[in-house]
Amino acid sequence: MTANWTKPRRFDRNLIVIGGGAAGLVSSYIAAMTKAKVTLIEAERMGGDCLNTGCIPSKTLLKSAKVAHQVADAARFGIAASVSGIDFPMVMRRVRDAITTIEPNDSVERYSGLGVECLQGYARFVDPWTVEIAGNDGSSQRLTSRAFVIATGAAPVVPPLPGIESSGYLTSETLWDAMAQRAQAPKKLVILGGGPIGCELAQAFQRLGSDVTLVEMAERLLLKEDAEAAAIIAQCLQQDGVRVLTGHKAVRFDGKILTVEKGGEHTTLAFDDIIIATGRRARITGFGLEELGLVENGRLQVDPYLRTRMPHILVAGDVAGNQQLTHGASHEAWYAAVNALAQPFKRFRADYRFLPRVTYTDPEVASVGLTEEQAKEQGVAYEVTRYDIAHLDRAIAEDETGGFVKILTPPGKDSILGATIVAAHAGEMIAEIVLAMRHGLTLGKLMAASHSYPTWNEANKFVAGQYRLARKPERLQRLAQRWFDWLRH
Ligand SMILES: Cc1cc2nc3c(=O)[nH]c(=O)nc-3n(C[C@H](O)[C@H](O)[C@H](O)COP(=O)(O)OP(=O)(O)OC[C@H]3O[C@@H](n4cnc5c(N)ncnc54)[C@H](O)[C@@H]3O)c2cc1C
Ligand SMILES: NC(=O)c1ccc[n+]([C@@H]2O[C@H](COP(=O)([O-])OP(=O)(O)OC[C@H]3O[C@@H](n4cnc5c(N)ncnc54)[C@H](O)[C@@H]3O)[C@@H](O)[C@H]2O)c1
Repeated sequence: MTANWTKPRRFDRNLIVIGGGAAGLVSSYIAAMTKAKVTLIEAERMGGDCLNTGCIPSKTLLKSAKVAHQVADAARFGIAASVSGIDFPMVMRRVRDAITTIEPNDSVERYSGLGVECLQGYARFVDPWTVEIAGNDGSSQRLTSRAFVIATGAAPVVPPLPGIESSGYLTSETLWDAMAQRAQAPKKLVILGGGPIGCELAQAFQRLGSDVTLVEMAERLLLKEDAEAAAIIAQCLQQDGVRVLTGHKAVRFDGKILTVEKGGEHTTLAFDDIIIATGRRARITGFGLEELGLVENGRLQVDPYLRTRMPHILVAGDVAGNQQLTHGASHEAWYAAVNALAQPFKRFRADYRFLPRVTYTDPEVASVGLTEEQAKEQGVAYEVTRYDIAHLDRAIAEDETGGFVKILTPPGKDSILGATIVAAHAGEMIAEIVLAMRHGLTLGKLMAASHSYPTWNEANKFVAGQYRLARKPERLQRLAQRWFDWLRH
C-alpha cells in the first residue's frame, strides 16, 4: 500500500501519537516507558473529551443533581429539609473546578516529565511516515516516524434534520461553555437520543430544575444494555419528572419547536434548549487519512491488532470505533502502542471480553460481557440467575432498593458469560465480576470469598448463592434428611 511513496531512510521518532485524550496519553506514556522516542500532538486541550467535555463534567453535574434530589427527598429519611433554590452558576463552577483539579494529571508538564515530547498543534499526514504540525503559535514543522498511533477521538453526530442549524442546538462539546454563562438551568430542555449521554444529562438537568423531555427513536432507552435495566432507568427518569418519549423520531425544527413522530402521529415540543446526544462518530477526516487511502466507505479499516491498512499506522480509543469509553481507550492504547513498537517481532490481538460499561444514572447500570440480548443475537446458550436488590440489607437500610444483579452462565456451568447490575453503586460492584471473569473465577469461588456485612457487594455473593440454591443436590439432601431422622431415634 505504501509503494507510491518513498520511505525515509532514517526517522525522527519511533512513535508519533496524534491526539492527547485518554488513548493518546496512555499510548505515549507506554512508549516513553519503553524508552522509545515519542511525540504526542494535541490540537486543543490535553485530556481530550473525558476531562474537558465528557466523563468529568457530566459526573460532576450528576453529583450536584443527586444532592438536590436527596435534599428534596429528605423527609423520607426523617429529615425536614427542602431545596430553597439552586445556585446554577455555582453548580457550573464546580464542574470547572473539577476539571481544573484533575487537569495537571493530563498536562504537558506531567507528560514531558515522563519523557513524552508534547507538541500543541494540528497534525496532518503528508505521506505515510511524515506528519506536518501546524502549531497553535502559528509555527509549522514536519516530523517523520517509524510508527504512529491515531488517537483523535470522536465528535457528536448531528442528524441533518430540516431547520436544525437555526435551532441553536447544543452537543456534549458545546453545552458546558453555554451552561457556564447561565443563571439557571434551561427551563424547557429537550434531549435527543436516549443513550448513556442522553439518560445521564436528562436526569442531571431535571434534578437541577429543568423540565426535560427525552426523545429516543428506538422502542427503549440504553440500547446496548439489558432491556430490564433500561426499563428501570426509564421508570426512574419518569419518577424524577422527565417526559420519556421512546419510539419517537425527530422530524424537523421550526425555530425552537421540534416536531417528533410516532406511528404517523406528530407531536410538537417547544424548548428553550435542545441537546443532541445521538451518538458520536470517529474523527477521521481532514488530516490526511483519506489521501493515504486508509478510509473506505467513510470508515477506517482496522484489523484485530488495531493496525490500519498501513500496519505502521495504528489506532486507539473512540476513533477506532469499537466502544467509546475512557477505560476502553486506555485499554486499546496498550495494544496500539505495544503493537506499534514491537513490530515485526510480536503483536497482540485486542481483547474486549472483560471491558465493563457503566451509565451513571441513579441507580447506575453496570455491565460486563454478554447481555441476554447479545447472547441471543450471537446464538450463545445461557442460563440466567437474578438477585433482587430489594432483598439486600444495605439497600434496605439506605432505602435504595431498586435494581438487580443478573448473571449469565453457560448451561450446566458456573463460569460467567456476562453480568448486568442495576443499583445505586453498580459501577463499583461490577469490578468484582470483571475480576472474576478476567481470571476465570466461577460463581462458586465468588461465593466462597467473605464479603463484609452489610455491603453493596454482598449482592454479588448472593447472586452466586441463588445460582447454587437453584441447583441444590436434592437426592443428597433427601439422603441426609433420612440420616438425621434416623440419628434422632
Ligand atoms: C458527555 C459524555 C460523558 C461521558 N462519560 C463517560 C464515562 O462516564 N465513562 C467513560 O468511560 N466514558 C465516558 N465518555 C466517553 C469518553 O469521554 C471517551 O470514550 C474518551 O474520552 C475517548 O478518548 P480518546 O482518547 O479516544 O478521544 P478524545 O478524548 O476525544 O481525544 C482525542 C483528542 O485528539 C485531538 N485531535 C483530533 N484530531 C487531531 C489532530 N489532527 N491533531 C492533533 N490533535 C487532534 C482532539 O483535540 C482531542 O483532544 C463520555 C463521553 C461524553 C461525551
Ligand atoms: N457512562 C458512560 O460510560 C458514558 C456516558 C456518556 C457517553 N458515553 C459514551 O459515548 C458514546 C456516545 O453516547 P450517546 O449517548 O451519544 O450515543 P449512543 O449511540 O449510545 O445513543 C444514541 C441514541 O440516540 C438515538 N438516536 C439517534 N438518532 C436519533 C434521532 N434522530 N432521534 C431520536 N433518537 C435518535 C439512538 O437510537 C441511540 O439510542 C456512547 O457509546 C458511550 O460509549 C459513555
